[in-house]
Amino acid sequence: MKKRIAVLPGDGIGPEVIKGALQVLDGVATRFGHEFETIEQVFGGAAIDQEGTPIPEATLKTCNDSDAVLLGAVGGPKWDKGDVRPEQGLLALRKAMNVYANVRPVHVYPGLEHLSPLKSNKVKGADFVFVRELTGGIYFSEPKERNEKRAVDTLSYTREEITRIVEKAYDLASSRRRKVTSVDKANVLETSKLWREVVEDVAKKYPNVETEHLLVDYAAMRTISNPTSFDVVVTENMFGDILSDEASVLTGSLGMMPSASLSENGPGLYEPIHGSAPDIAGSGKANPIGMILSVAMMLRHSFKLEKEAEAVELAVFETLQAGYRTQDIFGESGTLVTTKEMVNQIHFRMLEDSTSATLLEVYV
Ligand SMILES: NC(=O)C1=CN([C@@H]2O[C@H](COP(=O)(O)OP(=O)(O)OC[C@H]3O[C@@H](n4cnc5c(N)ncnc54)[C@H](O)[C@@H]3O)[C@@H](O)[C@H]2O)C=CC1
Ligand SMILES: CC(C)CC(=O)C(=O)O
Ligand SMILES: [Mg+2]
Repeated sequence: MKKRIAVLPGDGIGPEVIKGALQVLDGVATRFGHEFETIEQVFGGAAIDQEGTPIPEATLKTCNDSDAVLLGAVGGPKWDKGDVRPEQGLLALRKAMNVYANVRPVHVYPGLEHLSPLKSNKVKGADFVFVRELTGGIYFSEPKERNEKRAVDTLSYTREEITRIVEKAYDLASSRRRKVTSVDKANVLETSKLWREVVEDVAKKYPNVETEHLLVDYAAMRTISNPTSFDVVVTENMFGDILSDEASVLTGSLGMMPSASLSENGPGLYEPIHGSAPDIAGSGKANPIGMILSVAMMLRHSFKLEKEAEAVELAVFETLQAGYRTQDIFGESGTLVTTKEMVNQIHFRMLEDSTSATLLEVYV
């Protein structure tokens, strides 16, 4: 099978984790006999420097013409004061690709539970998924303006935008533990009142799925006090952005979490949930696992290569079981490795036809 993949390394640790992802993808190609054509394009701050815009036309065209897009991360202090920011390019790309459904699995690997500041017994076995609305809400709605005296952001959602993301969440929950937790702020926000109404409507079509509504402030608390009570958590753009970073604490590090951003029929966009981490860029400390697990999500969701996706996840699992740790997940024991060494360990296991697949709890 030949697939075409647009690759956008971006800024900071983006190029470092992308390099690791491509090495593992190469391992998949070798082991399973696939051909992946990768086309690298400039994006984010690097594109501002080179072309004056974070999302050059050629980059967008390559993404739209590909079967999937792999993205590292964008942004950094260098561009913080400029008129155009790298993050605008990311939002524009998500909108242009219409990837409205951002799926962010929270999976706690055995042996990493103690890294969270929470009690290990609360964290152990936590395995849930955020379904975050990605192309609407306060990051996109107009008017959006600022002058010396006043600044305005607008939060707007249509019934249609809410319905399609909520349906995605119920479909996913139907294939998992059949529970949807919808997070809103319906005691205050009009958009949240509409959100809750739509959830109630959609829920009627899924009688086998349990529905729960939480206000976002309590949801933030529940994320760390009782994460095993979640299966699928569906929420709007900004709440999902914030809650998923919070949830990464359960997994041991922001560097552990992958994501898939999906449209109805077009290519998917796959990126770790973290940013460009300027504080550790170039130091070999970046954890490549969130990016590598995003490759697994691409294999599964865009290419329907389930066996291959599981092989990548298994290689990550076995590497962690063998005790290899980047700085962010290094506790009292284990072998401290650089980004490159971690990638090599995962790549090496990727090439093996392992028999311990049953040990792995498979990702969605
Ligand atoms: N999708 C994207 O491209 C995103 C971009 N950003 C941008 O990234 C820049 C930095 O933002 P921050 O708020 O610092 O968030 P960040 O996610 O880049 O970093 C937060 C903290 O987590 C650590 N971290 C993140 N990823 C890691 C990894 N893979 N391995 C080990 N440690 C990791 C960083 O070192 C830092 O201490 C900003 O310009 C921001 O706008 C932020 C979030 C998402
Ligand atoms: C530009 C930001 C909205 C990116 C981000 O923090 C995210 O999607 O998680
Ligand atoms: Mg974020």
